[in-house]
Amino acid sequence: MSLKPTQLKHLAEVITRLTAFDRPADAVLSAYFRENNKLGAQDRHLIAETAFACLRRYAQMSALCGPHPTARKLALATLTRVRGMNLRELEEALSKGEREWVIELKGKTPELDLAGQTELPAWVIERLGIDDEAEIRALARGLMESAPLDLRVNTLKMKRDAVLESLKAGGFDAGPTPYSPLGIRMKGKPALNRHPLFLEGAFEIQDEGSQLLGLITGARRGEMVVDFCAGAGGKTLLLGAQMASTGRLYAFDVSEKRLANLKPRLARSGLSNVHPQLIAHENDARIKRLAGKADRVLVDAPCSGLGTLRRNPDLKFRQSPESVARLNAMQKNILESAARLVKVGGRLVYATCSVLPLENRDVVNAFLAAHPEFELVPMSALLAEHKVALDTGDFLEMAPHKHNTDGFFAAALTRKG
Ligand SMILES: C[S@@+](CC[C@H](N)C(=O)[O-])C[C@H]1O[C@@H](n2cnc3c(N)ncnc32)[C@H](O)[C@@H]1O
Repeated sequence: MSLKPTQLKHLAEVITRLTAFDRPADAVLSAYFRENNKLGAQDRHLIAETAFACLRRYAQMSALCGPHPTARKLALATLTRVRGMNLRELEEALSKGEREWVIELKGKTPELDLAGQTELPAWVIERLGIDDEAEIRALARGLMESAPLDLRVNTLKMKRDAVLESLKAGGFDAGPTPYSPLGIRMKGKPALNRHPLFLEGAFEIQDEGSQLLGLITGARRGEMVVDFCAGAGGKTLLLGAQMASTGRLYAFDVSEKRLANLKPRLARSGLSNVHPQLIAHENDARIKRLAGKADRVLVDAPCSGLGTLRRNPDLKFRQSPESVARLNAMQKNILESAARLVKVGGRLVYATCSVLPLENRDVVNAFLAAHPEFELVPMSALLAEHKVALDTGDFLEMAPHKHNTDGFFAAALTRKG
C-alpha cells in the first residue's frame, strides 16, 4: 500500500487536533470524520490507527522529531517506526525535504528515561506501586497495544455458541474469550453496529474485563439491584440479563447524556426490569429511599481510566495528580453512599478501570477499616463460583499484559450486620 498525499494531510490535521489534548481522542476523531464525510473506510482506518499509534508512543515519536515537532513529522515518524511503512510506500506523499528527513529517521534512536521508554508520565509510574522495573515495563507495553474487539452475548436472547456460529457463518473470524463465559473475541475490528444480531440485541460491544466486573456482582432473578454509576449501561445490561429481566434494577447516574445513551441499548436488549434514574449527586434523596434494601450494589466508580490507555491513550495527558486526587475523593464519597443501600447479607462491588492502587485497593481498605459491618469476599472464590478460570487473589486485578483486557480492578464486600 502507498500513502496518498491527501491521507498524509488528513492525518497531520487529526494529529494537530488530538495533541491539543482538550477533548477525548475518540470524540475528536469522530467529529473529524463527520466533518470529512467523503473519506473512505480505508482512509479512516489508516488515519485512526496511525493517530492512535502516535498517541500511544508520543514520547518516542516526539523525541524522534526533535524540538517543536510538527504534526506531519509526527505522522511520518509513526508511519515508519510504528506502522512499518518504507520510503517507497511513503514517497508519493512526501516533499523533497521530508524525503531526506525520513531517510535520516531510519538510523535514529532517541535517548529516553523510564517515563519516555514506557510512555507513562513519571507521576503515573510513581503511583503504580510497582517496585519491579521489568513489571512496570511489561504493564506499559501492554497498555501500548491496540485492544481487541470483544462482544458480550445477551443471554436473554441467544447462547454464546449460537452467536459465534452465526458470526462465523457470516465470514467473521471470532472465538470465545478465555475468561468470560459470555464473551466473544473478534479477529480484526469489523464494524458490527449494523449487524442484524447487534440490532436485535443479541450482543453488545464490551471488553472482557468489564464483563467480569458485571458477572461477579452476581445479580439473580427477582432481586433488587443498584448500578450506582451506570453511565451508558455497559454493566447494567449484563446485570439485567443475569436477573433474567425480573426483579428491579436501578441505573443511577449524574449524567443525563450518558443515561440517554443507555435508552437505545435498553430497547435492543429486551430488558424490562431496568429503571434509569438521573441523580443530582451521591446523596440525592431518591437514593436514600432505598437504604438497606438492595441485594446487590455495583459501584463502577468514576476514575482516571488509566487502565484503558490501549483505547484512550490521550488520558495519560489529560489526567494529572490533581485530577486523580479529585476523583479519589469522589470515589470515597460514592462508595460511602452506595454502601448504605446494601441490605444485611447483600453484596457491594467496587470497581474501576484504573491501574493505580490509590483508586483501587486503598479505597476499599480504607472503607473496610471504617466499616466493620462489611467484610471482603475473596475474589478467587467468586470467580470460581462463576466458573471463571482466573485467580488474582482477594481482588480482581486484570491487566493487558497478563489477560489481554483493559486494566480493571474490583472488590466484592458483604454486609454482615
Ligand atoms: C466508569 S463510568 C461508568 C461506566 C458504566 N458503568 C458502564 O459500564 O458503561 C462512571 C460513571 O459514574 C458517573 N458518576 C460520576 N459521579 C457520580 C455520582 N456522584 N453518583 C453516581 N454516578 C456518578 C459518571 O457520570 C460515569 O457515567
